[in-house]
Amino acid sequence: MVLAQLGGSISRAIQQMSNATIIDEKVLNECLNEITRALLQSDVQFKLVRDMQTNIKKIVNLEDLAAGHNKRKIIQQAIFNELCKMLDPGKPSFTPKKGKTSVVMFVGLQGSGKTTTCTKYAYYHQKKGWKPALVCADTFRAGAFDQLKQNATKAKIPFYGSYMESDPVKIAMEGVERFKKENCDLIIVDTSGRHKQEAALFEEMRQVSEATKPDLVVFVMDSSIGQAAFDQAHAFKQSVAVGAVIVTKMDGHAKGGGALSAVAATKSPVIFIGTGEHMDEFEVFDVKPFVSRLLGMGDWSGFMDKIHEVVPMDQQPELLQKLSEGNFTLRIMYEQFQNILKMGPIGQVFSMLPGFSSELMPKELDSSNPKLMNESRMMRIARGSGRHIREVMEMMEEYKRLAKIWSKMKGLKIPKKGEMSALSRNMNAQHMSKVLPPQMLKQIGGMGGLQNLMKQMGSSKDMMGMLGGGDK
Ligand SMILES: Nc1nc2c(ncn2[C@@H]2O[C@H](COP(=O)(O)OP(=O)(O)OP(=O)(O)O)[C@@H](O)[C@H]2O)c(=O)[nH]1
Repeated sequence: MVLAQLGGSISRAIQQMSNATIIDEKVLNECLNEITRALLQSDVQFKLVRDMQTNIKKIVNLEDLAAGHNKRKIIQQAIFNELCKMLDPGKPSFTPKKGKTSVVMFVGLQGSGKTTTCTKYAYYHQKKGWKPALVCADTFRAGAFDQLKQNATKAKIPFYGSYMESDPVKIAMEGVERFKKENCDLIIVDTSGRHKQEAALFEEMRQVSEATKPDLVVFVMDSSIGQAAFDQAHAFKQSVAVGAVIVTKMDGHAKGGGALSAVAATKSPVIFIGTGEHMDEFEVFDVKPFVSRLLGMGDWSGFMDKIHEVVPMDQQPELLQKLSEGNFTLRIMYEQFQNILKMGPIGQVFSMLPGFSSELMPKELDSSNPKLMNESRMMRIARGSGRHIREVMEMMEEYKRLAKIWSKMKGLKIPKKGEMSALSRNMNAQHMSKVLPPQMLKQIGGMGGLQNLMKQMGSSKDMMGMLGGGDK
């Protein structure tokens, strides 16, 4: 997710400022310009960025800061507060209550992920013991009802819709009435996706809202919408009483800054974010931990929540008891590894720890430039992994050795399954001789021995089987 890059850029700007011996107005301006650039590149609306910059300058009056105060901390806190302010409209959204009927209507642009999000929202509450139900009032897109029906059936959530009826208002009303009678406590109405320019569809959305009288209207927004986010969100807000925002596709390559702008446009908080296509890839959104993670300041409460989520509460005392008795078995190790895997993408988990931005891990892991691993990074890895810096350096040496070998293999065509002869043609003795350590090549019998060996490998059925099946 590119928002992580935004966090990385902001953290770097603060870090650079921290490196300066004296923090004067020039240094502060440079830092703020850097942050402004990063926010604009991430598609945050220009006016919001400009306001933020002015506010920080107002708060951080360098002359007023008494000597001895930690200026960096004050500036970092001001940036943190401003980002939080941008994402927090200051009033919480309506929160449905379990056991008491609430109608929640979903609106948004076409393809924003509305239908998927409706089911995720229902599923999330169902897991917590609610009785949700889904109503498909999208008569505009062919296949919308089928999609909702499929999702709802998979999650075992009751649904209502029609293949025949073309009036969304009628369907919405019937669905809501029916589920009220069935004592559902969360009735979710999915509406058709629309565009700011489509006046008729906006009118239809308004009518559905008037007829079903939702307790909450949720605006679903794709995180990749970019600079258009503010205007689009604003147009929705003018037609219906948007009370909350859900940002989808936060797992993708979206810049995500539009999400920040949408909050400002609707003056409504983000309540959840969608992080994948699956039903449970859905997270509650909290402003402070989010900004904290964005700035690499960590999120301890989120980290502890994850731990509680993956190690069931009832198993925790038992586990502690076993460990305190010195009873560390292979099964415990296996289960703990499984639990760690359940915590989700490792980058996401690490971003909850202070000093880690989720951008850092992929950058380091996916870079083929060993120079990126400078001394301070290696020191950090050594500290974090409880290893000696020497061991990290050895690992990097090993990485460089392997990278060199692989660079010699450049141009090697990887055969498809069932094309072993292509592999033997490509992976000729010349290539192999470059890869093998000289000692080993000598033992095999030099170039001649290697050619022989490769011929044997090529004709051996077992070897081909091992390598993915041979030509028939
Ligand atoms: N990666 C990812 N994909 C998502 C997420 N949420 C939804 N999608 C995908 O986005 C696509 C569009 O989602 P829909 O739910 O059909 O969108 P919609 O807004 O209901 O579409 P309309 O009915 O045309 O308005 C689907 O392929 C979803 O699987 C998410 O959080 N992450």
